[in-house]
Amino acid sequence: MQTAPSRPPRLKTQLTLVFGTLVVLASLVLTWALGDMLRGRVRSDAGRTLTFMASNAAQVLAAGLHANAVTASVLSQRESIWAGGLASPEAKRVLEVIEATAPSVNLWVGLADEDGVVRASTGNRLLGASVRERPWFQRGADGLFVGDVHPAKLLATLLPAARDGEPQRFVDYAAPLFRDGQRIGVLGVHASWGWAGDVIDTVLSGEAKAAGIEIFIFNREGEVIFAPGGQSQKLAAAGVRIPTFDNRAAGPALVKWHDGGEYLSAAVRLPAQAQVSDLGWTIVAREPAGRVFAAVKDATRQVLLIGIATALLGSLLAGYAAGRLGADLRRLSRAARDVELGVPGARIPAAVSSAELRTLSESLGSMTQRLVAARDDLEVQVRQRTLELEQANIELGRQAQTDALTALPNRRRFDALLEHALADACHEGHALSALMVDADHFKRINDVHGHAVGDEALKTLAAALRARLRDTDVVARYGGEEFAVLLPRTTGDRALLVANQLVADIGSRTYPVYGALTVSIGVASCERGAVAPAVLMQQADDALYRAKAEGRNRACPHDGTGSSASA
Ligand SMILES: Nc1nc2c(ncn2[C@@H]2O[C@H](COP(=O)(O)OP(=O)(O)OP(=O)(O)O)[C@@H](O)[C@H]2O)c(=O)[nH]1
Repeated sequence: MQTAPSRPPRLKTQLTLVFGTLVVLASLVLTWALGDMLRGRVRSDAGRTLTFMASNAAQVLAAGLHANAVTASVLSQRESIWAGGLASPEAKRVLEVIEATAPSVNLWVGLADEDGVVRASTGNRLLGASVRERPWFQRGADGLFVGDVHPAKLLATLLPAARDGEPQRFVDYAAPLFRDGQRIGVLGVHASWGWAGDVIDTVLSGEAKAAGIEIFIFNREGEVIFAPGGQSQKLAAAGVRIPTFDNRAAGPALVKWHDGGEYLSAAVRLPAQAQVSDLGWTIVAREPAGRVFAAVKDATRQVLLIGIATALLGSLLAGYAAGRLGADLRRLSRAARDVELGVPGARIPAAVSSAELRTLSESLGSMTQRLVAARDDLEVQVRQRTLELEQANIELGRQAQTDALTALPNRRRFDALLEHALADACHEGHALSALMVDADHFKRINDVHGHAVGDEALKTLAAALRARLRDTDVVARYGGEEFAVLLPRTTGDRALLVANQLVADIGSRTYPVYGALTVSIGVASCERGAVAPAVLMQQADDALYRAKAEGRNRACPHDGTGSSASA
């Protein structure tokens, strides 16, 4: 079975879909491209900020380590201070000065003799205690020493917890003390590791903190030694190490941290100002990737929303334009159908949706008007030709039933009229009579005066017959010089009377050229049409034959009972 072809979608639907899809696709591409560009730019800016902060922190930390090391070194070499021994008031004052330079940092400053016994200290803490086994004492005896972060051992119970709540940890500075070129002991400074937190707190602006930026410090082995929020020792205990950068030299990178989060991270090596204070730290600043790219996300979402809104608006406008175009096209096709069907007054309307369609509609309009005018002309011509044809047919029909010479009905017409008259007579119960009229010795006229004169004689005879009879009587040329006459509502007697009058009238005239002309007439009648046409005419012909036989120029009835007369 053949299925009907599916109807294609409307122009308005097609344009709306195509336009909307295009704008949505364009918006997606634009959003992606813009997002990519913004991500790159934001990442670069944020990375620079992180690097800057990590560098700042690293420099301040390096400067602090160096400054403390230098202080310890310079003081240890001032033999005049230690000339009075380790427990002298002079030495004690120096310890207090060192503590006073940073009371919240330099928590313990002390002097140990060659045996490792503490001879003087701030707050007299550990006075008399042995520090022989402590690394700062052992390393400090050999020369200036800066010790990496470590938990408090002997001082753990003597000092309050750090400000962040964690147990105290120290960075140690130590240097040997000499008198007269002879080493007499070791100067030790235990600086609170809270110092690192203070440095980082200073480096990080409030804005940076609000943005979630944090700074971590990792030691030479990659172990965490400082983490924000008092998490340092907890993370260290958990074995947290510096996160893996794909390529640390390439600068800030998106890195996965121990907590599973992704952070934009920048790592800076501690820029040590002297070999002794180079503890090999790495300072890492990080910012959550979600926060770094939050603005990008917002911007791309806005662009996407604007794109979708534009697509909707564009689709609506495209739909409106296509609707106008479609309405014009529908009006044009309706008008074209009306023109095709010949609806009166149908014409192609002017399109309003676009200049091109208006030009098309105007061209179609003028073409249609010309076609309609041509069709109307053609129809007028066809009607005229048809009328002429009908008239020609009527004329042809008339000619087919008319005798050309006398303009009387011919025999064919007479036969039809006879049948009709007989039917009438039958229907109405009237009498009907027929005459058969024949020119006498007509051959002579032809022979003597020529055929043309004979024709004139026949026309004269026809006119005479027509002039003498009623309008309701029928006069026809029956053939040659013979004429047939029908007299409706006429009895045989009356018909014989009329025939005699005709014989007398025609025979009494004098005609030009041929002089005299007579006729013989046979008369036949019937009552109520009770006879066949051929029979009636045969009877008239028989009567004519008798009139000829009886001497011509007379009328004879068929049954012979009527009087036969001669003019
Ligand atoms: N000029 C002319 N002659 C015709 C026409 N029709 C018939 N005739 C002539 O009529 C003549 C008839 O001659 P006939 O039949 O001998 O009859 P008639 O001479 O009239 O003699 P009767 O009838 O016996 O009195 C012929 O010469 C025909 O040629 C016609 O249309 N024009």
